Amino acid sequence: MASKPLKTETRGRVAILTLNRPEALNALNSELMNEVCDAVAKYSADEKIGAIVITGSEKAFAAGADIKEMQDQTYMDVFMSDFFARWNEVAYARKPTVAAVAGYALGGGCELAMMCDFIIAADNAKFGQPEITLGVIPGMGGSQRLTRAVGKAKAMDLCLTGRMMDAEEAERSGLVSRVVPADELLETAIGAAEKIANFSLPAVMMAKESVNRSFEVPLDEGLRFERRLFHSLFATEDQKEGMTAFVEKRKAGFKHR
Ligand SMILES: CC(C)=CC(=O)SCCNC(=O)CCNC(=O)[C@H](O)C(C)(C)COP(=O)(O)OP(=O)(O)OC[C@H]1O[C@@H](n2cnc3c(N)ncnc32)[C@H](O)[C@@H]1OP(=O)(O)O
Repeated sequence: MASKPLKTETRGRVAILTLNRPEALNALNSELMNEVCDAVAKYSADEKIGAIVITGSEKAFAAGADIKEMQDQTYMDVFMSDFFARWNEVAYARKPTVAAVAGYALGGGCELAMMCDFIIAADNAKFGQPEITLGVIPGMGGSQRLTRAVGKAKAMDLCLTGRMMDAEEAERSGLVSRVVPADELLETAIGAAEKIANFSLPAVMMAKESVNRSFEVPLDEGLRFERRLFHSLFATEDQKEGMTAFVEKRKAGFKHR
């Protein structure tokens, strides 16, 4: 029996989604990405889950969208199905998402990682947008999210030359938040996700929404948005608990409400 292209498990309040198409370096086909989107939606709606980790194998997070699936598609096929549109749902998850990237994160693989809230990279990670070598351009956000993450010069370089950048360059450029030895990657990512998941969930969700809003609105509007969310958190039990715990010099026990 063929193994499932996505493995899912939970550890405490963390859901771990592992891309599992080793024979194709986790190339993202429709079946796999539908499973990823379904799992993200399921865990986002699960009140027992506070954060989601998406990872791959040590050789490849994902070597891109599945070229063999795309090869014979026509303009009508991709336009009428709005190919890739659903895959963007990962970026709209309301719960925090962490990409744990080892090995290749190319094309759609890099784009999937960038849909997550932040990327922790193994020291063997390689990022790139090589679509230009296939006669196309990024289609899952590469030219947009990469540019916001690393700036025009680096994004142009990667999208136009198709070259890969290593983990050290990716960290220096602001694409990844930290680089760790490959054998510590998953535990580091799960540790970060556990830490987030144990904070007040409404506060975490609002922090995520507020940071994301900064990409979409002028500064004044973003500042007002942040302030209104901040005000609203004073209606939560967790704000009382968090501040009281600090004053009483004890650890806060958040109830996520
Ligand atoms: C078009 C848009 C919008 C998005 C995209 O993401 S396009 C894809 C972008 N990615 C790429 O162009 C990378 C393609 N892969 C490679 O260049 C190489 O596989 C590699 C450099 C990542 C690794 O090379 P290596 O020699 O170590 O491994 P391979 O023998 O080449 O690959 C093993 C196995 O995986 C299949 N594979 C790899 N990537 C893909 C992919 N993106 N789609 C489909 N299949 C992929 C590869 O064909 C091989 O399988 P077979 O031996 O059965 O052919």
